[in-house]
Amino acid sequence: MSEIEIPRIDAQALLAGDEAVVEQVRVAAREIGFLTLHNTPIPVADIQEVFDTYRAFFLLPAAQKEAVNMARTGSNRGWGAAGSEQVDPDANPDYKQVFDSGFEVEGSELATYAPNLWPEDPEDFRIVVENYYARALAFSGELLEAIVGGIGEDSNYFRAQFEQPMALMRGNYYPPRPASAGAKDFGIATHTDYGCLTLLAMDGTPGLEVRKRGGGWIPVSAPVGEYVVNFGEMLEMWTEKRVVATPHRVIGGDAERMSLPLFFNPSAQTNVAPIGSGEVIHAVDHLQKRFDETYLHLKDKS
Ligand SMILES: O=C(O)CCC(=O)C(=O)O
Ligand SMILES: [Fe+2]
Repeated sequence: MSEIEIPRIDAQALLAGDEAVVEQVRVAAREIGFLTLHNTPIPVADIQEVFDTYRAFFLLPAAQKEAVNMARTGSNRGWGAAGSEQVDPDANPDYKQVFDSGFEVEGSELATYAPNLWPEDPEDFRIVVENYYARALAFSGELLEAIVGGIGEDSNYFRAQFEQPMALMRGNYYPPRPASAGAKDFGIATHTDYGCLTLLAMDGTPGLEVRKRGGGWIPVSAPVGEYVVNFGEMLEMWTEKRVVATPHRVIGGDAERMSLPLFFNPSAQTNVAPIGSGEVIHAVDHLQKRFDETYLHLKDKS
């Protein structure tokens, strides 16, 4: 059997509708669930600034990060300490730390649209993260439109389902793997992403592994300025597996590592059941269920 490789795609060519590139993406979406992107609209220096800003936050003393601890809220907004999320029930809670912010809808009662929490320190944290988030959100929308168009779906229909996207911007901080870590300890344990498309920036340090269909793992990495893109459970359902959500994990190693996923999820009331099936599965119900299953502060509530 030939070794599956994660395709490396020219983002501008994809957005321009280059036939050969769209075909490569179609195969990647159906058979692998992962691809990497270069030649993107977001400059390296800007992404580096975002990494530096999150890192400065993560390196603050825990007592300072406590002020924005998401466990104080019923939503995934703010700092998630090590051990605050368990993505695989057969593994221990992840040892990564996170910082989450997302799309806000004023007056909404949905936790997925809750107001963000911002730290006082670093001073420019909010502005840097919000600026990057706006660009990453726009880029994710263009990518998804090109990809669903590529698999023969109506891209205008899809676009209309993202008017109030339950988008979540996350900083992942992986300290060096703790000396006490055992076989059930991971930076992030094996999981599939919950939504549609994940636009994942990473700092160039290896660590991400993608599960192969036939068993085993493929390491995937990207320098700052390039992206890893993968697909989530909702898009897999919606497209009846013409786009697949592939399990992945980070065991972690001796080096500190960071990654910045933008989870691009549709508007709350979008029906993500298989197109034409007559079933109804609202995006918010799937997403909130998965959050409730994985965040320890939400599990405790139920
Ligand atoms: O850190 C990474 O490369 C992957 C992170 C990830 O899978 C996630 O946050 O869902
Ligand atoms: Fe993931």
